[in-house]
Amino acid sequence: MADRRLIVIMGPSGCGKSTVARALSDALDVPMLEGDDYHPEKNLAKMASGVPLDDSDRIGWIESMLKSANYGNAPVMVVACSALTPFVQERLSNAPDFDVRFIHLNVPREELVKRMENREHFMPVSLLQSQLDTLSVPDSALTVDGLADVETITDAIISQLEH
Ligand SMILES: Nc1ncnc2c1ncn2[C@@H]1O[C@H](COP(=O)(O)OP(=O)(O)O)[C@@H](O)[C@H]1O
Ligand SMILES: O=C(O)[C@H](O)[C@@H](O)[C@H](O)[C@H](O)COP(=O)(O)O
Repeated sequence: MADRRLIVIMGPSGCGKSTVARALSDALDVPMLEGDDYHPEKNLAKMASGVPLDDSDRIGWIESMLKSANYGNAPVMVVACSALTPFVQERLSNAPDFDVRFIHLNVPREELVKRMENREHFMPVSLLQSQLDTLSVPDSALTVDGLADVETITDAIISQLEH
């Protein structure tokens, strides 16, 4: 088993990845990587224009995020990354040196719409359905109720990770 741990907070747009990853990294006092920061300009433009990414668009994004994860030596890191497809999940899981745990935030569609409508972000609400259609939750993922408040979600993740 690898000696470094990557905790990947996954799920569709608006499920709370960035918010929960930040809270978890604060609670654990470990670094956080924001997946959105690693998209090449062409991915951002594609999503902003209402066209979903495919796995060929995701390769460079994931590689660049993993490069950043590799750069530091933190034993534990939290990553906010949609990780919708088996391709992305496998790439993350196969990252040398890392033991990867997927945490899936489960939030109903109506709430996702509300959250997306109430934030400033490059991801248009029109792409939500494609996100939901594309999402494949790995069997190994820990699914938590993303409707709970952030502190409750964070506590639930920490207690499950300890098992
Ligand atoms: N547990 C929660 N309860 C209520 N609102 C939340 C919760 N988590 C996130 N939000 C809000 O929902 C919106 C989307 O959250 P965000 O973290 O950006 O999601 P994602 O990174 O998955 O797209 C933000 O406005 C955020 O403040
Ligand atoms: O929180 C979000 O709105 C999304 O997670 C977004 O920030 C993410 O970068 C894209 O979802 C990546 O594209 P895919 O999810 O299609 O891989």
